[in-house]
Order: sequence, then structure tokens, then C-alpha cells
Amino acid sequence: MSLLQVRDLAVHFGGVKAVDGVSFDVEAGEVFTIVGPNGAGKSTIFNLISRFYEPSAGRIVFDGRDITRLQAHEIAPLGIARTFQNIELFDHSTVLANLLVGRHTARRTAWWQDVLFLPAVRRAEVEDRRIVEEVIDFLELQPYRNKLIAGLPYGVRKVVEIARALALRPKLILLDEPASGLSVEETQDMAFWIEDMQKDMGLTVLMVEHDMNLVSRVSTRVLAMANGQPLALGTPAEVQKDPAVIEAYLGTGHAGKGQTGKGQTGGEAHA
Ligand SMILES: Nc1ncnc2c1ncn2[C@@H]1O[C@H](COP(=O)(O)OP(=O)(O)OP(=O)(O)O)[C@@H](O)[C@H]1O
Repeated sequence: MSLLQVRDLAVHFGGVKAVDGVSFDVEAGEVFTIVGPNGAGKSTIFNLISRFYEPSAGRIVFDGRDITRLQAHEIAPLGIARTFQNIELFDHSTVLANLLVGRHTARRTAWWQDVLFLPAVRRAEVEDRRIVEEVIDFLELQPYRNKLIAGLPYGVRKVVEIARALALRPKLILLDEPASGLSVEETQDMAFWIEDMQKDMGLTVLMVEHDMNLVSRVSTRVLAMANGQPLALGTPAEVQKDPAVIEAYLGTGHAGKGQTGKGQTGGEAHA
């Protein structure tokens, strides 16, 4: 069975059909990427899977469990972690503190156990530290571990956001535009991190991304969307060749690598 099954998913905001009948499966171990122009509904799908939005219709099944109606706080313990398009870290805390807070919110000890600092809490704290240090090593964040987020270069903050998600030990990580705002070199580094997450950690990655160089390099499969609806699903090469995709947002005759989904819509270039 696929790790994630999305079936006939829809959400309407007033008259706007932000997501309108989208189905796809994400297999364990793959990097599955959703692409599409501004307003296609990509982030909305993330917000539906993270349970920030209530679907108008459809079903989401993760690891054999129907999560369509769960609360947002119930998602991380099941093994889904995410990053955000606009980095959401505590700017005036250190990298280490941000990662520990991330783990703390996912901890299963009760508040009264925390207050009494019972052995279960002490064990959990030791375990939190161990996992956080592992992630810091994995993403080569040692030089920054005691630095405040506010003073870090943007590219490092993007990696810290991924680190915070990884510290939750997810089975599935949702990366919302991991390359946005990064330089060409930083985007290449990001590609390495995504490949390492998939190959070394055995993680499944669901990503929204505009940079087609990154998408082509790391994705197993790509879902192209426009106006809340699916346009094409296949390997990066198949999707980039698809006439409906070229028509919708790569720009007819300009479907080469490196084109961004925002190219035709006047959005910012990312690479
Ligand atoms: N909470 C909301 N309330 C009303 N409309 C919304 C809401 N969230 C998303 N939308 C609308 O749904 C549509 C899809 O938005 P979404 O952010 O998912 O697009 P996207 O593909 O992620 O675009 P981008 O590449 O610009 O991030 C847009 O028309 C957007 O304005």
C-alpha cells in the first residue's frame, strides 16, 4: 500500500476552487513533487494534509490510516513533518533551541509529568537531545548550533527549518518550496540534502517546488497542477514534455530545464 493516498481531494473558499478533485499516491521512499503556477493549489494541498484546512470533499490516508478528519496536532506523532514557504522559526532562539522546541511539542509525556520532572521526562529529554544532535550532524549545522536564527544567512535558515522537521523523526516530510530565495549554489546544496534524506535516511519526501532544475534532479515523480486541478503525473521528463503542462505554465516552446513554474505568471525567479 502507498504511504500516502490522496483521493478526490477538494477545498473551496467561497467561490474559489483552490483544490478541485485531486488524487495521487506517494510511495514509500520516493520524492514526489507538485508543480504549478501561482495559485494552482499546491500549498493548499500541503495545508490539507497537515490538517490546517478542512477539505470540502475527498480522503487522505497515511500509512494505512484515514487522517482526513484528524486535528493538526495529531499529524506529527503519526510521522508527518513539514516546512513552510515562509520560514517559521523562533528568530531570537538558537538553532539548538529551535530543534529542541520542535521535539518538545511532539513529546508524548503529560504536562504533569513534565512539571514533576519524572524519570520518563528525563529519559525523553536525553532522547530529544540525542536525536537533535544527530540531525545537526546530518545537515552539517554544527557551526551554527548555538547561533541565533535572526543572525543566520537565509540559506542556513532554510536548512534549519528542514532540521526541525527531521528532528520529529518523520516517515514523510513535506517541503514547501525548499529552494525559494536560494542562490544557484544553495539550491544545489538543497538538492544534496533532499537526496541524502531519501537515500541515507530512507525518508519519503512530498515537495512543492518551482525550480525545475531541482525538481528534475531529485524527483521520482511529478504532479503538475493548474487552477486546483491535476494536469499531468509522471517522471519529471514526462511531465515537462506534456503538452497540457507546457501550455499551462512552462510557456509553449520554452519547456526546457530551468524554467520555473512562475515564469509565465510574472512571479519571481528562484534560481
Ligand atoms: N485560506 C484561504 N482563503 C481563501 N482563499 C485561499 C486560501 N488559501 C488559498 N486560497 C486560494 O486558493 C488558491 C490556491 O492557492 P495556493 O496557495 O494553494 O496556490 P499555490 O499553488 O501554492 O501558489 P504559489 O505558488 O503562489 O504558492 C488561490 O486562489 C488562493 O488565493
